[in-house]
Amino acid sequence: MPKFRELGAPKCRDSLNTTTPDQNSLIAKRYSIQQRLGRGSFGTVYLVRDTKAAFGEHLKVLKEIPVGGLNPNETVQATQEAQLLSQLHHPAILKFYTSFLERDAFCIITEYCEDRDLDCKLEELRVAGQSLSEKQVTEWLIQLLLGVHYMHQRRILHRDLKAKNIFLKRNIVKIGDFGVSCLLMGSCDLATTFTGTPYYMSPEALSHRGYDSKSDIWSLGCILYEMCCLEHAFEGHNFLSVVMKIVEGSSPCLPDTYSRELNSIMQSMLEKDPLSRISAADALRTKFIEENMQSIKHKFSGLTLRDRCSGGNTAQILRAVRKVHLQTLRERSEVQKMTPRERMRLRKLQAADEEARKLKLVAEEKYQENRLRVQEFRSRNFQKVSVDVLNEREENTACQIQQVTAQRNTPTEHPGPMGDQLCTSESLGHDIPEDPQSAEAYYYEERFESCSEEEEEEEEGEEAPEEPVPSDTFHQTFGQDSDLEAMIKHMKNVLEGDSSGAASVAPERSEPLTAAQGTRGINCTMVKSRIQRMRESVCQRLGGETFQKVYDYLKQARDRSESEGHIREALSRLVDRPSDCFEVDQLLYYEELLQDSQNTTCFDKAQAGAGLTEQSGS
Ligand SMILES: Nc1ncnc2c1ncn2[C@@H]1O[C@H](COP(=O)(O)OP(=O)(O)OP(=O)(O)O)[C@@H](O)[C@H]1O
Repeated sequence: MPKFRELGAPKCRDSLNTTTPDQNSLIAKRYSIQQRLGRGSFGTVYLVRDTKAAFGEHLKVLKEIPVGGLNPNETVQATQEAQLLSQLHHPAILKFYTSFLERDAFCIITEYCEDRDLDCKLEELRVAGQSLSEKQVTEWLIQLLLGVHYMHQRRILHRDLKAKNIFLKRNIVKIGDFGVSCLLMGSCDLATTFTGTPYYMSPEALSHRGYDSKSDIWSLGCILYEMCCLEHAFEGHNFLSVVMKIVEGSSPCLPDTYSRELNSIMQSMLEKDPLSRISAADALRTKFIEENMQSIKHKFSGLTLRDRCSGGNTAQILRAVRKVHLQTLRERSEVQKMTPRERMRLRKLQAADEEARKLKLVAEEKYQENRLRVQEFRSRNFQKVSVDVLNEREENTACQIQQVTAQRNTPTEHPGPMGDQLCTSESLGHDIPEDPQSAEAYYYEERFESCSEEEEEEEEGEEAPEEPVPSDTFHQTFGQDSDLEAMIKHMKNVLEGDSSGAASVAPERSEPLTAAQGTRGINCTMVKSRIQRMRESVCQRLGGETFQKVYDYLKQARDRSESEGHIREALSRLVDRPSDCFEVDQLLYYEELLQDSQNTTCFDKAQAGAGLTEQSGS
């Protein structure tokens, strides 16, 4: 049952922008639910509109996770860890904005990826009888490696990497839920056990020999295979046969349509022994990946240039349309009511506006010219020139334009829209905080609270409430780097051997995130709710009665250690497709593990109690 009410489910961006929710229905005083995106093993996922977001970031995703009896300590720790996650920024990592507790649910707000997840994409290809080119696979693999490398450097493990957790946004892949499983489960061991999807789980995780960064790499190897072959790297009729294949079977090879080099990378990711398995850092240093990274970097540089140009045009058109609209309003209603003196003042104002408009065009042309020059310069000299130097040039260029503008505006004593815009954008570019939340708050202060009276009047004059007209060009250019630019920076750092990931803005952690989490007790509520959800989902699929029959049979069969062949035969008498019982098998496995972990916890508690008694006695 969804706890949050949808405010309607408009499908397109335009209609979402016109939604004006009642303040009381806002979640955490800022999010309005637009649409339910789906339901995962932890909770329900909604598309929300953030009423306080910066331009272009209105659509976000809210994951609502029922926490039941989460105790206050666990809640505080989960919130603190979520705070850490929100400080991480990488174009290949789904942006984790914030988290909060609302109506007995732990809510996580993340970036929205309109192109859905990789699992959906691969399914579409499968159905259409198509496949991904090696170029595309390699491009996504590089992005994934960069994202995983960034998180591993900060000692954060994913623990549940799978095609469903990888999202697509304008052909950039974004890994979702990094660090989230641990955050929710309270215990990292438990997180691995209960969140890992068997198809992607490493041999060491399945045989309870621990989970480390190499286990994430195994999952990435499985995803690489899936991108090429559109099927799981390790398939089986039931849960246990998949487990056996992963632990004991040989790793698969890519078909001949893919290069030996790509296959070789995949083989090194699917090494059974984690010690022999390649790390993300080493994979990024292989010749094959380095060469591909170079060419992707050049392609991306070209793309950012084109985006800028088209973005600039759109912004100019939007601003021009808005001006015309305002002028019409003034002419229609206000002018008629004015005294001659006021009319004269208006004429002067219009002349000043006209002047400002001309100046604005000149400045924008100049600005674009400079941007193009900088970009050309950048792509020609990428190897030699550091991004910092280029940024300095950009800032200087902007400063020059700003100075020219200020000078030209002074005589009219009417700064006009151009001056304002450049000032605002300029300051946005300089001091924008790196933490997205602070950045958002900052952006708002800059854009709205610094609004001049004149601008406010203009807003009032408009008929319908409107989103503030964006200064796209400037926001994109001086504001936070676009995904492509950020990706270029990360590639550049890796290629230049900057192992610290200098493009990163988040602190590197000396202590693993998992260390803090390890001290927490097991969040049994969360585990139980995960099991309950799984039970509901299988029940729905098989039907209640069949589910119960399959469940009872499998429980007894596992106790009697019946052979897989025998189990399959028995299952085929109960259901049309025995593979549909895969999750029942997994459910039984989870229930057993939960029982074991609860026994262990009770045992540990009893021992701790005994220890205390002994100590106090001695
Ligand atoms: N940031 C996002 N942008 C777009 N769609 C999303 C986003 N996050 C989740 N979704 C969609 O919402 C649905 C549920 O996602 P969720 O991650 O909760 O579950 P899942 O990945 O299907 O399963 P699990 O919880 O086991 O990982 C999926 O269809 C997913 O594609």
